[in-house]
Amino acid sequence: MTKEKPKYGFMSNTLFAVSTLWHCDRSILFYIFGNVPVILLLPLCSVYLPKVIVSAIEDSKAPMYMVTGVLFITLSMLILSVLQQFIAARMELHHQKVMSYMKATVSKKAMNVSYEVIDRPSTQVMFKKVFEMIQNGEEEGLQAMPILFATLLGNILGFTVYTGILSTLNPLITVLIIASTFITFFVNKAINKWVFKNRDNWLKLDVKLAYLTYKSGSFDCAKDIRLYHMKQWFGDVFKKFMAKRIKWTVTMQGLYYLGNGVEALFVLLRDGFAYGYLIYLIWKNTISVADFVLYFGIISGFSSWCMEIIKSFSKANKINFNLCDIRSYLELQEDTTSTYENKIRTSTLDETAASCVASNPMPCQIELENVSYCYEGEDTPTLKNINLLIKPGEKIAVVGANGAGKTTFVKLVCGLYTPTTGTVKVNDCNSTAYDKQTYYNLFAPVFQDVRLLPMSIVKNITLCDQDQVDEARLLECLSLSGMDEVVAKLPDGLDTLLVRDINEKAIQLSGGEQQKLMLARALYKNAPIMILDEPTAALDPIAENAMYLKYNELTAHTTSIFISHRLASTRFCDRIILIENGEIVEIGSHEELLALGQKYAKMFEIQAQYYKEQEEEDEHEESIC
Ligand SMILES: Nc1ncnc2c1ncn2[C@@H]1O[C@H](COP(=O)(O)OP(=O)(O)OP(=O)(O)O)[C@@H](O)[C@H]1O
Repeated sequence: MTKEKPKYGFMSNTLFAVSTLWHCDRSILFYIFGNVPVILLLPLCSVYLPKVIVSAIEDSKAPMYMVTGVLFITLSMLILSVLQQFIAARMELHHQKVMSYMKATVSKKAMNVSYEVIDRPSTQVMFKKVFEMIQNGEEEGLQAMPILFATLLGNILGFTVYTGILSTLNPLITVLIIASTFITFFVNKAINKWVFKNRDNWLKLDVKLAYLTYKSGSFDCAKDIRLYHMKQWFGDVFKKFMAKRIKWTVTMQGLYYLGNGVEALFVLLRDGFAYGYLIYLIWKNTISVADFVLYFGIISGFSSWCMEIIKSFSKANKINFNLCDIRSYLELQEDTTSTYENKIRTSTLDETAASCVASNPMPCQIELENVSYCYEGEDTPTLKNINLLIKPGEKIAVVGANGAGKTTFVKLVCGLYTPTTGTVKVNDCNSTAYDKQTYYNLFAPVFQDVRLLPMSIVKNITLCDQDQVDEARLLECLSLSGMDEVVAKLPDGLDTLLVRDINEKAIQLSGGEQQKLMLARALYKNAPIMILDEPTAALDPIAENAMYLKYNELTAHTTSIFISHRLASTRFCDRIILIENGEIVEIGSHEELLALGQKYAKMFEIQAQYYKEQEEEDEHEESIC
């Protein structure tokens, strides 16, 4: 993601940072720039204070003169310090505010981004990187840019004032300080460049390490870790990645040490020469002791102004890259309208799509024309040239070996993936012409991987507030899904909380119970297309059989796509499609495919054989009893 050349210019990123901060918390900008006088005046006061004292003693001035001067400067310093503390405290609060705002923005983005994009490992790395920048906003994120400007302004003003004072001494000293500072800057710049070029390497490792840390303590892996002795694996992999991570850290630290060493060396040479020159001047009586004290302070202050200015430029580069990353993340393709070429085209198509749904809301027709899909980074497409017309209300079963492409097929139909080539049409309208939310509303899927939310059972099913729940529909869905029996056993019934990681009082549903809950959620959604991806995989035979018997009722008024490895379950579907290596190789009703005597028939024969053997075994056991 981060290339040698930033995606956006410095000015463009500065405008972005300022306008975003202005939008989320404009007062932070006033505090940031309110710090400029403090940056300039506080060091100036501390340089002038000893000069005033020494000068008063040297010139035998009246005590009042010295007291007034000292009082004025110390009072100014006190006011500036109080102001500095106040600004720092206020900034702390406002950084929190900006961080919360940005975290909410980034999380919202993650939820809006198209499924295809969030599915990519590169997006996960990007998300982590951006989240870290936001967490440390004053150093790396949005606030860093105006802070840099304010600091730079303060430093340039300080540099100008000190240059003016130093020019009365010897311009060579000024040139020497600037030159040595430049050398250290370029060394540090080269180091930072290396860091930016390589940081994706350790960020990828950080993602892996975070995954391992999370999974080793998470409930969903707890069983496997214990029963399959995964502790060893976790430990080994953690060690392996940690060793690589440490290697990067050591290399980086080594480079930073080198930079610091070069800097220290040049500071020594520069200050040694400058102070030596001052001692020479005082020895020659060319300057007074008071001036010596002043120049002494000015020289060390001047080099730090130079260094800060130069560091600001180097830091600006880093912040510029960071802002590029944040902007690139915020510009990731969203689900809503970003897939379309322009707004006008989108709105026209949206109207067409809306009319398609409105004219024929339930059930829907689905048509796939020459659809192929290739995952990012893969050479060959997972689905190839799929042509299929699913009539309104038709019940389709999708079968095939593991990895054949069944889930990819339903994800394409659902609009989670966009075909690499070809089109998916619902009610004669291209899926990309719909507003994404309208399109998602057409589907009620039950996927293989169950994800419950830390809320009550009723909310997990209806996904709405209590007062908006359609009680009659809820009861019907509970009964159809078999969830009513589960709920009846729970003391808190539908109000029972789920997900133990978050809710202490939550219960743990079994795999089959979770699957029933997911089915109830899909039914409650009442969408025109039902997608059931292995919905009975975790159900007991009675529950599975009950679901098959109710299948027509479950999918009444809907077009349905049912994925299953149990071919007995496909008999009540109107048509079966058999996918092999991403292609539809057979299509027809159960009887038609059996009559065809090809792959489906063979697969069915193998499964039927198993069931027959099972039945014979059961009969044998019964006769013995
Ligand atoms: N996000 C992904 N990125 C890259 N490849 C993927 C991704 N998801 C799935 N695949 C690959 O696509 C192929 C088809 O996967 P898919 O999940 O569609 O198969 P399936 O028929 O549903 O399998 P199963 O019966 O095991 O559920 C597999 O080879 C899988 O490795």
